[in-house]
This record gives sequence, C-alpha cells and structure tokens, in this order.
Amino acid sequence: MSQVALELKNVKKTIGKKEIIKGLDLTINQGEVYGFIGPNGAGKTTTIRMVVGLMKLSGGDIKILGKSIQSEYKEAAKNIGAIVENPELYPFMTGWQNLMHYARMYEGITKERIKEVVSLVGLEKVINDKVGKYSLGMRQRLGVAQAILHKPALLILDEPTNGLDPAGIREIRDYIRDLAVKDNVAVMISSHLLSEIELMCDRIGIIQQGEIIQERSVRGDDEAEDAGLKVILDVEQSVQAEEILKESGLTVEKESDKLIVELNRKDIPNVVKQLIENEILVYGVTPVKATLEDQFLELTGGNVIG
Ligand SMILES: Nc1ncnc2c1ncn2[C@@H]1O[C@H](COP(=O)(O)OP(=O)(O)OP(=O)(O)O)[C@@H](O)[C@H]1O
Repeated sequence: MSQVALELKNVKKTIGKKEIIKGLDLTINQGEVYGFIGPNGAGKTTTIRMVVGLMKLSGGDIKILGKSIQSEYKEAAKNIGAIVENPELYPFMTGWQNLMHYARMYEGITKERIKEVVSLVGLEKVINDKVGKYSLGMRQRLGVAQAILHKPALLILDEPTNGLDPAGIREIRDYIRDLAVKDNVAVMISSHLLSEIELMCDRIGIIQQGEIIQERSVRGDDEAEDAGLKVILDVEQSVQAEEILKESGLTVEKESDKLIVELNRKDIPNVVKQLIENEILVYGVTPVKATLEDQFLELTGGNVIG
C-alpha cells in the first residue's frame, strides 16, 4: 500500500500584511508524481520553501512521512531531496566527483548507491566527464542524482524545465517516471507551464493567488475525462437552438453557424433529444475534449507568462 509522503494541512503564509498562501491542503503519496502548477507569483516557490524548511509557516502544518517539519524538523528533513534553486555543481569536477563530494555530507552513502543513481538518471556515459562540458539537461540530471542520493521519500523540483528545450523536457519526463516507479519516490514538480509537465504527472494541482483552485488526476480517470467536454453542434436554426440550450442552463458559445456547448458526455443524448423535440435539425454532433491546458488557461484567466 502506498504511504503518504507529503501532507500539507491548512498551510498559511503571511508576509507583512499580505496573505501569500491561504490555507493549502495537499497530499502526495509515495510513487506518485504531482504537478504543482500556477502562474508566476501564485505561491509555488513560497509553498516549496516552507516544505523544505527554508521558510517558517504562519499557520497549519507540513508532514513528511508523518513527521512535522515544525516540531520534528530533522526527522522530516532527512526524507526530502530537493532542487529549489539551481543545483550546486562544480564545473571543474566530473559528474562522479561532484556526487562523491556531495555524498560526504551524508552518512552511509556507498559507491554502489552512487552507481545506482547515475544509472537511474541515465548519466553512465558522461559521468567521468567534467560537468563544465555538460548540457543543461545533463546538469539537471546530475542535480536530481545528487538530490536522491540519500534515498529521500520525497523529491521536490522547482521549475525543473526552465530553460530546457523540448528534448531536455522529454528526458526529464522519462527518468522522473522511472524514479517514481522503481524507487517509489514521491515527486513534486512545480511549473508555470502545464503542457511541459502534464505528461509526467499522475496528478495536477493548480494554484492561483495562494489557493489550490483545482486538483485532478491526469491518468486513467474516466469521470474526469468525461467532464469538461465541449461539443460542437451543427444545426439548422442556430439562433433558436442557442436559446433552448441556454434556457436549460448550459454554457453555449456561437461560432459562425455552429454552437459550442459545454457538456458531460452522458448528457449528449438528452441535449440532442431536446433539440429534436423542438424541431431543430441536427446535422452534426462533435465532441472535442478540452485539454488540460485550455482548462488551466480558463481557470487562471490565461495568466501564464513565463
Ligand atoms: N519575501 C517576500 N515579501 C513579500 N512578498 C513576497 C515575498 N516572497 C514572495 N512574495 C510574494 O508572494 C507571491 C507568491 O510568490 P512565489 O514566488 O511563491 O510565486 P511562484 O508561484 O513561485 O511564482 P514564480 O513562478 O514567479 O516563482 C508573489 O506575489 C510575491 O510577490
């Protein structure tokens, strides 16, 4: 059974008079990849800084494997691996030397463990090259290797895709999923661009102005897939049809002669029936799934400038 790796309960942060985080609740299980998405200034970094103990909470509590970051800091913190700002890497040393150097800060990290993480992040071929020669993507991998050396239950990556090209993002996606599956690590990834991390996450939480405004599964959730569907209706009398649908309380947009209606899949037959009963001629019904990106833009009012 999967254990809860991270739990935020009613977490608040006030700086001066400004309430930056307004009572966040969030749970991430072991082996789960959680996308923490929000526009710039939404409060992602502030939340993460509290989780890793870089900033005090104004209210609520944060637990890592059941240990409170406030009352049992040491116990809680040893279960965290994080890259919050850029990973600290020495360019004049090889990847291996960097990891060895870092390993000395912890007790009991063996060379076998270092080899294991190198292979997990797929750096075997370049591990003896100087880090100064690494691409941004490789440095990112080495940073992750460094962050997971001590086998944390929770890995936190703040905007790991920043500055990476699509190939680099794909690379991250592959090894992050591997980490979650093979090492049962819970991963929290923040980003202001949903599209970049959607594919590597099991669940997504959208934060705006210090509040989670939506949380949803990304994979295998039929009900979630059915919700938020848009249906394009091609009808003869679009003006009357629009009125009828609006009277039933549906959200309808008109685009040239076509109507775009927000529906759940299971309601499509009823809507078509209603139109027919009102003698509207229906030529076509095309469901288009609203992508998460559309929903995100809708929810956050399109404020995703990076
Ligand atoms: N030390 C501080 N003093 C005052 N306001 C702050 C402080 N730190 C953050 N804020 C404010 O809190 C809000 C949340 O900032 P935060 O950096 O957590 O957002 P974010 O979602 O991580 O955004 P970004 O993607 O830009 O990093 C912003 O409005 C920011 O101006």
